[in-house]
Amino acid sequence: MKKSPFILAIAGGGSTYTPGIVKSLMVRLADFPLAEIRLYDIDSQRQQIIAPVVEKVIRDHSDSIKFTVTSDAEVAFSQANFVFAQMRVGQYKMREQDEKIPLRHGVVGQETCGPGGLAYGLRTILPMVELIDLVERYADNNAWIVNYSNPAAIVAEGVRRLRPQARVLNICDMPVAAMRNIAAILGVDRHQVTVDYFGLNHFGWFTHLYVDGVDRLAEVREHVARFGLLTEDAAATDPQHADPSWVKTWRNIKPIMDHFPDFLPNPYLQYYLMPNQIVEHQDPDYTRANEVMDGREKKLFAAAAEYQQTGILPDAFHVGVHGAFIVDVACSLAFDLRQRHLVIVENRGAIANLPYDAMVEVPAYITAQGPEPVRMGNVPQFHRALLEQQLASEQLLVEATMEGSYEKALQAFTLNRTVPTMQHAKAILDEMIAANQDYWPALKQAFKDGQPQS
Ligand SMILES: NC(=O)c1ccc[n+]([C@@H]2O[C@H](COP(=O)([O-])OP(=O)(O)OC[C@H]3O[C@@H](n4cnc5c(N)ncnc54)[C@H](O)[C@@H]3O)[C@@H](O)[C@H]2O)c1
Ligand SMILES: O=P(O)(O)OC[C@H]1O[C@H](O[C@H]2[C@H](O)[C@@H](O)[C@@H](O)O[C@@H]2CO)[C@H](O)[C@@H](O)[C@@H]1O
Ligand SMILES: [Mn+2]
Repeated sequence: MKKSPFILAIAGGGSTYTPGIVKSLMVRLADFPLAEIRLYDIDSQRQQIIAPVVEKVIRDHSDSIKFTVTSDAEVAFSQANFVFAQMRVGQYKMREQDEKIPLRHGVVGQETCGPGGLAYGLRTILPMVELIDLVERYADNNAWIVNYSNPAAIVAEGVRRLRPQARVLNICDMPVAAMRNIAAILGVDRHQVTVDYFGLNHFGWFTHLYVDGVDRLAEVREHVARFGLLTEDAAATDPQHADPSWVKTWRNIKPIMDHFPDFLPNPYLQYYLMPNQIVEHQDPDYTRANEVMDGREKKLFAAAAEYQQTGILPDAFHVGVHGAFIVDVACSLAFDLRQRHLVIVENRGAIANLPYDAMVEVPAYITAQGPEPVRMGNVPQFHRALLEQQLASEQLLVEATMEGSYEKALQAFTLNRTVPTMQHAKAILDEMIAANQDYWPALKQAFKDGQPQS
């Protein structure tokens, strides 16, 4: 990778996260020099709302960085060195469906977990492959795509199956946010915490929390037994985490660890281990999608409008671990820093008793040639069984997408731990097919009532 300033494209340029990521890039220009930032989105209207805010963030730090806003893939990716992907296929309108359809059946309604995550996966795998192909056509041969687009576990498995050679690194900021809280509990900087962790994306456990070589998990366990993984720091450093749904999520680490104290769970395990309580506390008419549209999106759009009118940009977006993490990962890829980060990577024995080719989330050293996963050894039978079931659900979903198979989609939904029966799975899947007709590949039923279907 060249050392001179990079061309970076952001796919999903109209994302609510774009200004925060660009701000993170601006404060790290000495580490990650940039010649040009390009925003690329298929919704040019939405991207045009965000673009002036992004330009202002850039100009507050640099006069020389070229700024381009486009819906033309050739313009976006030609000679690009890095692509940060953060596409939400179907936007919040479809996230709302992912959350509300399962809830109508008494099942967890969540954007990346359960039927909602599977639906989002069915929408995202093929656009992600299309993005990879566009980047390979136009970008620098050594370009890396660093992908945040969810559902990251399913996207990663889809990319492994359909474009195994692609230079894509899938990442998630949830463990980093947990590490921020862990560091606050321990009174250290989050970069001082080195973790061991195993799992799939949004489905894993911290097994060791080292500070200066000493495992501090026991101290964190004591805090969790009283407060969950909630800290004053969480809300103070990330305003979104003051939202009621995030406060509940951090608190729910407590009941999980009360039952299974050995390891510290990823917060997303609440959806799989305590789905009844989650459903009970969810309002079927007002889900997280509504909270985000009425919160993060509205605030950003209002600020963009005010900036256009007055030339003054109000405090409207958050710069937190989300932006910092993707910049850290990109630096390590660009300059072969071999930093240790939690990323989503092909297993290759890192979790010894999970399949070799599973896409797992573990610590890895990030080199210029990609991640080198760290061996986490065997995992206990309980965790292994949970992981295998979730992995099978995600892998079947990818096969359903590739083959257009209704049966495999139904198996994926039925196998998911959040779904109690095959009847629930079928009812939810059928409603989702209707809601996703503009997005999903057609799913063909091989058999119905014992008869093959065309
Ligand atoms: N991996 C993680 O831990 C993590 C963390 C935060 C957000 N995310 C993900 O980041 C993404 C953005 O989230 P958001 O809430 O800001 O959503 P958003 O709807 O505000 O932004 C997403 C943008 O992607 C665009 N888009 C959709 N399909 C596209 C395509 N095929 N090509 C190019 N652009 C496309 C949309 O038009 C939209 O402007 C989501 O996928 C979200 O799940 C992931
Ligand atoms: O409900 P949303 O859209 O607010 O968030 C969903 C995402 O949640 C996680 O990301 C958090 C992250 O953990 C936190 O540190 C901060 O950066 O905010 C993010 C958004 O709340 C999760 O990892 C993502 O996959 C989800 O998309
Ligand atoms: Mn995530």
